[in-house]
Amino acid sequence: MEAVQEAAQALRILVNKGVEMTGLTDTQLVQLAVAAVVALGLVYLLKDILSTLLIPTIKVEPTDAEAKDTIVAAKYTPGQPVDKDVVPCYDPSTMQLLGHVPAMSAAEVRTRIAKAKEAAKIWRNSSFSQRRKLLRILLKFIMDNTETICRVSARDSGKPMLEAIVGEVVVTCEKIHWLCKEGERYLRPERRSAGIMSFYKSARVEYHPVGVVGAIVPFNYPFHNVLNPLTAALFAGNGLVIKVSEHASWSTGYYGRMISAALAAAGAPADLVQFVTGYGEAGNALVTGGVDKVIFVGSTQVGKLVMRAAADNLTPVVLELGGKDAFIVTEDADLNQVIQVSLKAAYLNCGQNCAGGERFLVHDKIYDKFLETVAPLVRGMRQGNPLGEAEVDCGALCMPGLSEKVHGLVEDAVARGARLLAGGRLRPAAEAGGQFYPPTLLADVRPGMKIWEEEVFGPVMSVVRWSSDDEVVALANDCPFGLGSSVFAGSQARARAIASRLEAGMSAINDFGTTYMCQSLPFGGVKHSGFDRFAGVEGLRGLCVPKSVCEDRLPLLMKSSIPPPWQVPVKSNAFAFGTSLVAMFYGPGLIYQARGLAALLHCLVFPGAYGKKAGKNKAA
Ligand SMILES: NC(=O)c1ccc[n+]([C@@H]2O[C@H](COP(=O)([O-])OP(=O)(O)OC[C@H]3O[C@@H](n4cnc5c(N)ncnc54)[C@H](O)[C@@H]3O)[C@@H](O)[C@H]2O)c1
Repeated sequence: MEAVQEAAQALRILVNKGVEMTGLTDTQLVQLAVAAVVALGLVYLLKDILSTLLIPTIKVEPTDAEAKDTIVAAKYTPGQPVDKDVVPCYDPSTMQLLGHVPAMSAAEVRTRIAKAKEAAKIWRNSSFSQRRKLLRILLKFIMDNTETICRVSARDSGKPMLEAIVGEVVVTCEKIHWLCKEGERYLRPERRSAGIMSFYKSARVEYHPVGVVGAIVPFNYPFHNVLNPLTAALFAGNGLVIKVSEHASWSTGYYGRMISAALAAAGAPADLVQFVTGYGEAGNALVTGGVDKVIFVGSTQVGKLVMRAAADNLTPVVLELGGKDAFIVTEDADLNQVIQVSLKAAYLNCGQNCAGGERFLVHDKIYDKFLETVAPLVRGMRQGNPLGEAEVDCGALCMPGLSEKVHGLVEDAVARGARLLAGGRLRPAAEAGGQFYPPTLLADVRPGMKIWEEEVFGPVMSVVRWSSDDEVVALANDCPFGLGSSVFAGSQARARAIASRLEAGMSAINDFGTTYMCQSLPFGGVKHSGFDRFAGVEGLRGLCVPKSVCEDRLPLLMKSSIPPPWQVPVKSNAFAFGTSLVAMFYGPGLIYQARGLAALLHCLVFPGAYGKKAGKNKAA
């Protein structure tokens, strides 16, 4: 109230001053101010409209399979023999064959790297405004073609359209928005303190593009997994060679055409982004083929191979690997919120999320209630072809054989005492019409079961009972992985306290996955979830060589010169001069520093008082 009164008083004084200075009445003055605000608003609006209209529009004609919900195509059975030089592409929720992409040889991969290198030499000199232009062209295309982008992803990976918009489009737009708004700020040279002895210097870090980034990505989000490294790598001034998964390569047709058109419209070199399709050999060729940095997103097992292969050329690697995230619920958490969020954490994208909830640690006091509420919802989830007639809550698994792997983990857990409350039934793809594994709910999961240790990467919610905060922290940390985590509690402080003790790269308090929506935050894990960070400020700067630069602050007044006692031939007071400097600059407190200054002066005034006279170099 007081603040409002003070503000009103200040406004009154301002108006009176204005009346005094302009000779206008106070009503006229207020009208003038309102008119100025409206005019400014209009200018801002016009500028915004104009700049939006000036973003070049790109057109990419989709094929029938890209544009239509229903297509007629032959069925494919995984493992069916195909030419060894191609990767078969099929829709995992209908098993319809979509076509083939080349399984590239190492020589082809190297040719693509070489092309990207040439293009990157040009792009590294591009301005930030040109890079923003490229991102805005992509953003505009995404806005105008959201449905096709989602349909292509749904067809390639089996996810429902809602999950495509959330997991593919929203996060990509958030990233582009962040890069356009804040990216430049973090890539501009950054001033650093020069230290004590170099007080006359100015110091800074410059962020130079690494050159060509080699990204290897998995199948779970075919659009975002490409756009995520692409937007950051190109914004940092690099070229990109991206190896997509053999289980989701078909969409590179549409997304690749979009990227080529955007590069052309932004005036960027056509070869700046290169796709690599194929199997592990092609991925290995990318790691060993001379790229300047490798971003590997995939399983822990393959991550280790990548790191070994990168060691030969000392190519730096970022490893974004598997996860087994803890989703902790305390007895006083808001169950209304938690239940729906937990369903998304477990079943979004049919559970194929590196940072999905895998272990649901629920407090003893609400354990039964949690299960009673969640079980009927899980049983009621509709699964099927996302582009079919009916609404679905859960799509297909993208990778052949994943249903069998998930089922093996479920069976092992049940054999060791877990209770199966929903799902858990394996149906071969031929019988189910697609690679479906039902949303599954397991209660009483405990250490010792395979599902406790191994990443599921499928639609299984494993629920675990606990009764003290220390116990839940120990349970959560009893895991080889450490990617994300979520803690739900009635008190934010308690949730924060638990989260701070978790061995994980990311923690969401009373939420799930929100750290990823904050694109300024780094993404990555600890332990077998990998190391280094992708995304956020750290990830963006990680795509650059941080170059330290130091120069004279006032070159005409002061520059580095070797002090006389240290000049060749060194003088007998050289060492004493050094010790006095050390004391003067770094002495812990004024007594030491004053002593250092006195010693320095003595050294300079009475150089002959120190040791033997500097003689000629005997060897000379
Ligand atoms: N931490 C993250 O950011 C993140 C994100 C998504 C998925 N993942 C993880 O990815 C895994 C699922 O994806 P996946 O099964 O496709 O992973 P994967 O490790 O089998 O394959 C990932 C990519 O690596 C390539 N590859 C295979 N062998 C290779 C080799 N020897 N050298 C180089 N590249 C090679 C594949 O062709 C594919 O493109 C899960 O473990 C999941 O947690 C992690």
